[in-house]
Order: sequence, then C-alpha cells, then structure tokens
Amino acid sequence: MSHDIRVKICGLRTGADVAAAASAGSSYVGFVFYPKSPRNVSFQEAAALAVDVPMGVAKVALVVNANDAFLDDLTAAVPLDMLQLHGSETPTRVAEVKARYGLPVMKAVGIADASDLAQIDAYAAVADQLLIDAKPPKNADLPGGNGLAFDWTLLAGRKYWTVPWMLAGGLTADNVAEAVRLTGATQVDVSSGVEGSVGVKDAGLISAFLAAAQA
Ligand SMILES: O=C(O)c1ccccc1N[C@@H]1O[C@H](COP(=O)(O)O)[C@@H](O)[C@H]1O
Repeated sequence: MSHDIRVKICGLRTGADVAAAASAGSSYVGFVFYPKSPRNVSFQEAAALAVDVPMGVAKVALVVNANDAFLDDLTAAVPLDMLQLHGSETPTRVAEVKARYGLPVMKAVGIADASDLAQIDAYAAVADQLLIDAKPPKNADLPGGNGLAFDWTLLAGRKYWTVPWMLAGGLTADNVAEAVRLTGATQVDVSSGVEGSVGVKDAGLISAFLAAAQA
C-alpha cells in the first residue's frame, strides 16, 4: 500500500538536484543559506535554481539566526514559498519573521531527550509548521544536516501539535519507513541521507528515499 507522505529534499545545489527531487515526487525542495554548510548556495544560485522548480513543489529557504537585513535581501532575490528557521530563534522572533515577510514559517526544533519536547508548544503557537530534528552534538559546526537521528520513540504517543510538522534527522531510504511507523509523521525531510558524498546529492538515493518513504 502507498501512503501519502510528503517529502522535503533539502540542500539542493544544482539543476540536476532540482530535477531529481521534482521527478521523484518531492513536495518541498530546500535551499540552504548558511555559509558554514557544504550545501550553502548564494542568492543568485538559488534564484536560478528556483526557475526550474515545478509549480506545486514548495521552495523552502533554510536560514540560521538570520537578521532582517539578510532576510530582506534573500526574499527580494529568490522567489520563495516558505522560510525554515533552523537556529536558536525564539518564538517572538518566529512571529516577527512571519509578520514581516508574509511567508509561511517552519521552525526547526532539536530533540535529544524528552525534556526537549517541552519547547514545542510555544513554537506551535506562532509557526506555520514545525520541523522536529535531532539536536546537534555540542560544538557541531552545523545546527542540522549532520545525518544524526534521535530516539523516534520519544514522539510515540505524543499529543498532537496544532500545526503540521515534519520529521528530520539522519533519515535514509533504509530507515525512513520505520521512522514514519514509530512517529506517525506524515512529512519527512532529508539532506545528508540522499548524498553520495558530503554536500553532493545523488539522484538514485533521492528516488530510493521517496519510494521508501511512500511505500
Ligand atoms: O543541511 C544543512 O547543511 C543544514 C545546515 C544548517 C542547518 C540545517 C541543515 N539541514 C537540515 O537538517 C535536517 C537534517 O539533516 P540530515 O538529513 O540529518 O542531514 C534537515 O532538516 C535539513 O533541512
């Protein structure tokens, strides 16, 4: 039986990446605007890639603790459908970004243990979507995109959040079906799990991930 799981492929850097994600059936594509990331793209590169994203596939900009000047320039240069805030933005900042840019905002929340779940309600009150990701290791260069999974059973039996959410963190074609089964996620996000080497997407892995997520 096939399930209606919506997939986001994050960290696209080339036209071939966009074509692979779109033809495999992704619902979202993500562009990373964070210089420390091996997946970082410039505004100009993202604007060129956005042209080839089919209608109906949402273009998501991933930013980390971005200020208004950065977001002003980003939103002027790149046609976007959603902003993904993947730093330590507070609920107040999430609300400010949503009001200032008029774009749906997805807030990433890092989870390592049950105590990390407490913060989610405050974000659910202001964000349009949540991204439930693994908390990065201490001193990690990146706040996400580390290929690290968290204990999915932490989400089993949770009360529902009031906004849609995506599961992320260390997902691959081999584990995504189990992750969906344990968490009840209806949306999943992947970056390093569909790469042949760090920062380099692999069309075969993208297609295998979509097939496994929706199987
Ligand atoms: O992908 C990145 O380089 C990145 C950089 C900074 C913040 C987040 C980043 N990626 C996001 O992290 C999660 C999980 O990634 P992975 O599948 O474990 O590699 C995913 O949501 C990406 O959107």
